[in-house]
Amino acid sequence: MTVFAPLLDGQVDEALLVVLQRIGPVIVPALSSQQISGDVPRYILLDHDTSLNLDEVIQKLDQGAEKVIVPLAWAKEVVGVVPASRVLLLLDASSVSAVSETVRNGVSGVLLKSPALDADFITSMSRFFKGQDIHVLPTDPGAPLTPAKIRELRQAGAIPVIPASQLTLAEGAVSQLNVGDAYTAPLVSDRPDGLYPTVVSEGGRSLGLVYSSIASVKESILTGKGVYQSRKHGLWRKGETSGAVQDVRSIKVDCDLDSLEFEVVQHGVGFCHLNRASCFGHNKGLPLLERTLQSRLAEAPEGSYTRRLFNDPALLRAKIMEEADELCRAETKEEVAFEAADLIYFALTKCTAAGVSIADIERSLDQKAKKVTRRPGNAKPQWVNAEASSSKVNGSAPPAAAAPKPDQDAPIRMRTYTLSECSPAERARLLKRPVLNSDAMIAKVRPIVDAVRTGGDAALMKLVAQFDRCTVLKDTPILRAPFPELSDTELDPEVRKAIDVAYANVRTFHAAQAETTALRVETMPGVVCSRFARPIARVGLYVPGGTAILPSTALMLGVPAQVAGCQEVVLATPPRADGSISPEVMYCAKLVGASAILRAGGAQAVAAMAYGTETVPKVDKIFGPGNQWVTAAKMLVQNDTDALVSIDMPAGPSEVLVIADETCNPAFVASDLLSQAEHGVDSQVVLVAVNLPEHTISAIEAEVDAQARALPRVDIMRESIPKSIIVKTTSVQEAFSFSNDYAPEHLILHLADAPSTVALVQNAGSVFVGPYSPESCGDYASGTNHTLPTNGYARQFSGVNTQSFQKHITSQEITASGLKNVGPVVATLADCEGLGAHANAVRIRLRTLQ
Ligand SMILES: NC(=O)c1ccc[n+]([C@@H]2O[C@H](COP(=O)([O-])OP(=O)(O)OC[C@H]3O[C@@H](n4cnc5c(N)ncnc54)[C@H](O)[C@@H]3O)[C@@H](O)[C@H]2O)c1
Ligand SMILES: N[C@H](CO)Cc1c[nH]c[nH+]1
Repeated sequence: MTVFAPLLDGQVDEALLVVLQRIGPVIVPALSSQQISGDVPRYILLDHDTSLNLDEVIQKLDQGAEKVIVPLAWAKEVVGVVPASRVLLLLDASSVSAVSETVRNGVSGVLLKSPALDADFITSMSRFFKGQDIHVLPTDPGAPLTPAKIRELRQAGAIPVIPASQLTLAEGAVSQLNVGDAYTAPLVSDRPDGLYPTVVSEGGRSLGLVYSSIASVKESILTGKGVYQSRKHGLWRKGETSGAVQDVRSIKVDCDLDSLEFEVVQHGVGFCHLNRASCFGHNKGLPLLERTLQSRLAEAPEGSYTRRLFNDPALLRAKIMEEADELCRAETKEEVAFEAADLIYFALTKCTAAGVSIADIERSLDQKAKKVTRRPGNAKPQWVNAEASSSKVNGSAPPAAAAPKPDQDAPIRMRTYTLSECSPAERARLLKRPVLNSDAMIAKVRPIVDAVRTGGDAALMKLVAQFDRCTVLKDTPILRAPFPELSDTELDPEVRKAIDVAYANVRTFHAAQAETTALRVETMPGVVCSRFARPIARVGLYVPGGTAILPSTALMLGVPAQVAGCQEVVLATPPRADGSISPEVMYCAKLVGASAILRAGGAQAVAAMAYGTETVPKVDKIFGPGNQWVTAAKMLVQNDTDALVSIDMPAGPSEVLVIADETCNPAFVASDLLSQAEHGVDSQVVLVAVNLPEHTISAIEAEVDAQARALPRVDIMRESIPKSIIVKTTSVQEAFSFSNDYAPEHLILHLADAPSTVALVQNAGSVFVGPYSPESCGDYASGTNHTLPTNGYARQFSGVNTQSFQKHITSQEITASGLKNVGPVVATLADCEGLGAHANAVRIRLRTLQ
């Protein structure tokens, strides 16, 4: 709070005005033409002769005045319209008795004009205006305020109002009061050395604790520089030797007038003698980010990401829009914090580039907080429409083009990082996928899974109507084999032929994987151990059908099930609105010998296959990729022992990592990246550049942009590509180390001697070697499986293969002589574990062989 409130009566000398603004709030008559800076706290005084109307009063508050001081005659008009916290009542001492309770409760204090300023009078006023601010303006021209009177008024609980005409900066003036003397008059020290503890802060954050003396406070008020009192060295002009000077923005006293707060702008290395911003440790959070951005603006190397952001307003704009959109979509506390941090980073980059500091932003916030007139707060039409299209109606699945459209003109561009410049935390972030937190997804799918588990077919069909948008299914979503033949009008003969070739290649590769003979090993003479494979009897194959129909996935799951010899093969896929499924998927289902087709998608399909319903057969293992709803449901049901079901792996949004050196063809590289980026907005593609010259990176970026724009799913790529990254490395080893940590679903090697580098691969779902092995071939027809672990699970999971549809059983056959060999070992170990029955089962036989 302030010691006294200066009243700007008449035109105030510029030097005095600057000083008064430091110790404000200042009281400005409504009709004054005095210019004061926008962020200085000010009260507007409406005297009896003021001709403003109520709208103009409100306008003054909207423009940033802290309070208006209104005469009693005005009070009826203002009270109830303007918040009480923004109104002071202007009163002559003689009219106190005319103040009604309504008026008293509708203001936050009073400014009393009175010739009599004794403590008893103030005390009686304090009782009447209990808990409110009492300002007093002496009106006896013959008795101007003195330091002693100021002290007395403050001790009585009132804030003196001193006309500027009675104040001066000069020392020893007779007819005027020195500002420093007036300010320091009521200070009381509770310390033996007579000093005042002083908190120094910047932007609301403490920089340190120091001490002030009357002399240092007076000098600070006068010069506007940080001046304190060192307990060892006397008057301490902060920064005098180090250069780390301070501009004082405001000086305040605490409620009992024995300590001070200086709000400063700190220059140089910081406040602390250890060259830190604060004596309480290094900056964190926003101040740290601000400092980092300011130093990057000054010296970020050309080509660094931050430099790119500063130099490329279109990229920065796109990032701000993207992060704002992601924040809007975030749901859990963690997601909201994560996305808000990203948005603030890019927003602050924009501010830094424009020379705007956090303090400027805070000033603007404070200014806005002072507005009395509230705007309706409606969004601009273009955002209202975007919001409507992205919100879910009654929890149903969002329409395909859910997101607000990213800027069509913005370049379609990945983010670039130089691995050697990344901190361990940044590197760890680069390894993460842009998928939702799995706990949050599991919490979302649980009610869907529970509904199907307990509600069977009826619940399932309701969910199909809600989330798969097919409302015509009546009794069951199941179609049983044999499935109808498809005419050439239903299935394009070219497509049929292509499916046949793909089927043959995939079958050849997967048949070769089938384990048909048992493994047999004699570990000791007469002790034969073996292992043989058996098909898993009942399997569920999830074939995605959200943003694209994937008959190829029906082949990739159905062929190994077929060659493994599974008996019940349930193929689930989201139905079309008329309840049918695509003829291409139907044809694949026929080829692979599926026994049933479940016309359902998402979590509800997974739940139906895991638990079974009246008509959906329960399966023992669920296979297949899918979006986050499918993947989360698979993870949920495999943990439920009641379901007794396992899953192949978490196979979520598609991804590819391309390692390229200068021998690469930029157009090929870009095409490979885009081939996975088109799967979904949550797909991520990564280019790991090995010593790629800038012009090659630019050529790849240009190809990504140009090829994407010419492709039909450009809208998806506009969202997935900005979530994707280019990681610059300086060696093949560094590139593979990153790739192995990332554990991509697909790994493509555009390297000089690509085949020799396969030896460096530790983690990947499937590898594509050399410039003529596009990933698309593995997706459709070369023979390998395309259902592969994503999200880093290639560290511990294999892609789907024939053995995924088999389980292994071990057996042993021991002859009498074999038991003589191994039996004593077994009995000894059983004794050691105290399991007598185990030992007995051996010894009882050995005795018969003696
Ligand atoms: N890893 C692999 O091997 C592999 C292979 C092929 C495809 N994929 C991936 O599979 C995914 C396929 O996703 P998709 O969306 O196209 O098809 P999908 O069939 O996996 O999902 C569509 C279904 O999700 C459900 N759903 C969507 N939004 C919902 C919501 N808000 N609430 C409840 N349920 C909702 C609906 O039931 C909808 O029918 C893509 O991410 C693709 O990259 C991965
Ligand atoms: N690339 C996907 C695996 O992530 C599979 C696929 C299906 N169709 C085209 N591609």
